[in-house]
Amino acid sequence: MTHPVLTALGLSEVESGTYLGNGEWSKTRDAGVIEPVNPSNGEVLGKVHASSQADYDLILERAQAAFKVWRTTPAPKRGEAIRLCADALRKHKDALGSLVALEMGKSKPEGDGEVQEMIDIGEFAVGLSRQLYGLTMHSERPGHRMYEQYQPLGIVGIISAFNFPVAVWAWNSFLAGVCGDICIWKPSPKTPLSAIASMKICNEALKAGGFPDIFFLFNDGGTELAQTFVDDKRIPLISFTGSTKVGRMVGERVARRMGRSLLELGGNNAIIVDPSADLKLAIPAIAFGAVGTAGQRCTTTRRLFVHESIYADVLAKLVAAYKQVEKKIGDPTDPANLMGPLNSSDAVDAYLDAVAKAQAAGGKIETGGARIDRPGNFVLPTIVTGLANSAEVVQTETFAPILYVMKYSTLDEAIELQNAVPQGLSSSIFTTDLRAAEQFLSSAGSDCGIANVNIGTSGAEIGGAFGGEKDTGGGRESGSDAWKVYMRRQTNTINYSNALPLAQGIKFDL
Ligand SMILES: NC(=O)c1ccc[n+]([C@@H]2O[C@H](COP(=O)([O-])OP(=O)(O)OC[C@H]3O[C@@H](n4cnc5c(N)ncnc54)[C@H](O)[C@@H]3O)[C@@H](O)[C@H]2O)c1
Repeated sequence: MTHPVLTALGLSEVESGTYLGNGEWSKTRDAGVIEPVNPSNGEVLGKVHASSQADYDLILERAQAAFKVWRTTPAPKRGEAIRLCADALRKHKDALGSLVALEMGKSKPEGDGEVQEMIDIGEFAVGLSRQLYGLTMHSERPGHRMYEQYQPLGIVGIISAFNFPVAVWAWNSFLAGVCGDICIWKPSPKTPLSAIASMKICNEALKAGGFPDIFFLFNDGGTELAQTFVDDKRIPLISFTGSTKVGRMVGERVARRMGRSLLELGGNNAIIVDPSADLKLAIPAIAFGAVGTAGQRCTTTRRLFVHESIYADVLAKLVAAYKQVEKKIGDPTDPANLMGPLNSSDAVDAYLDAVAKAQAAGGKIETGGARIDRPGNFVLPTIVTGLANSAEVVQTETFAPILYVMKYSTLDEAIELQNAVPQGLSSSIFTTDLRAAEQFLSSAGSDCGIANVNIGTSGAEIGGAFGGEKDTGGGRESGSDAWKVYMRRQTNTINYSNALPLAQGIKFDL
């Protein structure tokens, strides 16, 4: 029987994973079947027919043709198209939020929150469509005008991770859409239904508004088509969200063909709690950051540095908070639950492996450390103490709710430790000491793309540019001027004089 959450979104148990444009979903039935599983009980939620090479070729052909039209559509009109998508998402927020919770395993409020992020970035994009500003410069030559402008880039390829199955697409495609680009999306094989539902909602809204196709979708049964996508010279930008391991390969391959890549990869985020911290703020922020989405956010808090003078108190309070969370682990579609399952049984294995490695390295499990004996991929949120920041398991991003708590003596030491990991995504300090806050935010402070004071590491607003340094990949997406990556930058000089002065006063007598 089709799950009621699918029915509410007009999806059936068997779906095509390929949107070809022109209102057509592919009829390909021989390129493999993807079977997304409900992580709460192991049941198969539906069947998605994977895309073939022929589907891919047709999408590329249609996307190239679509770009020729879309790039000449005025940007504010493109903004109107995205406004319709955001409106349609608002209408379907509850149902799509439930599907995200069902298929990915995050809690219902987090699923709804993810759809809200799509709506928010849609609204941001509408405003942006009238603000794709270039600069005007003063030319050194008389009778000349010089300026720069941003032009549509072309086709944007979006490869997304399972943990944000819909928002990451919107962050990219809504900005790219107002920038005049055409987007092709390859979602995670773990969450194809959320992708299909988002695509249907937005494409129907575009069609009803009289707009052409600007969003295409394909689903890859393995990784063959995804690699073809990465290597395709017709795609000037690949926006990749996922693990550092795959992202490194994607970045290298795109660079080899002189393409542009936007990489949003793994994090190993830390919070510093200094002696002046307001623990009423710090404890819930740490617990939410470490346990929210069952530790499956790129911005999840994985390391905690606590000043030695308050270490015992903070640890006791945190363990108590975790015991509260333990009472609210369960079906993520039930809004009463704070924590759902891990997304796959592989993730449970990785969690158990990390717990075993932590113990083998001398770590103490303060709470958690085991899977929960019930159907689905449920595990206990875990706190580990007694390990050095340099321990291999602490240096590694295990995509699960494991928090390593460590002591420090001086702020210099804490900042150095927080920066001493390969990744550089998100970071925070809890302090009421102005000097400590400013030191943390200074050029000698946190080396991450996101650095916060008195809020946790997870849960970014769409208004700021999102992304991280080092092994996190260096990309920025979402707000601020992240839109520039989706455009081609051009410097223009116009000579309106009747002379031809050369730059730097050079003479070329003919
Ligand atoms: N920095 C961020 O913004 C951000 C956001 C969300 C997730 N993440 C990271 O994503 C990871 C979790 O997601 P995941 O398990 O889905 O990651 P993953 O790297 O396993 O998969 C990500 C995507 O890459 C695709 N893929 C796999 N092999 C490929 C190949 N050879 N060529 C092209 N594409 C390929 C997958 O099908 C999927 O769509 C974590 O490391 C997390 O930190 C980062």
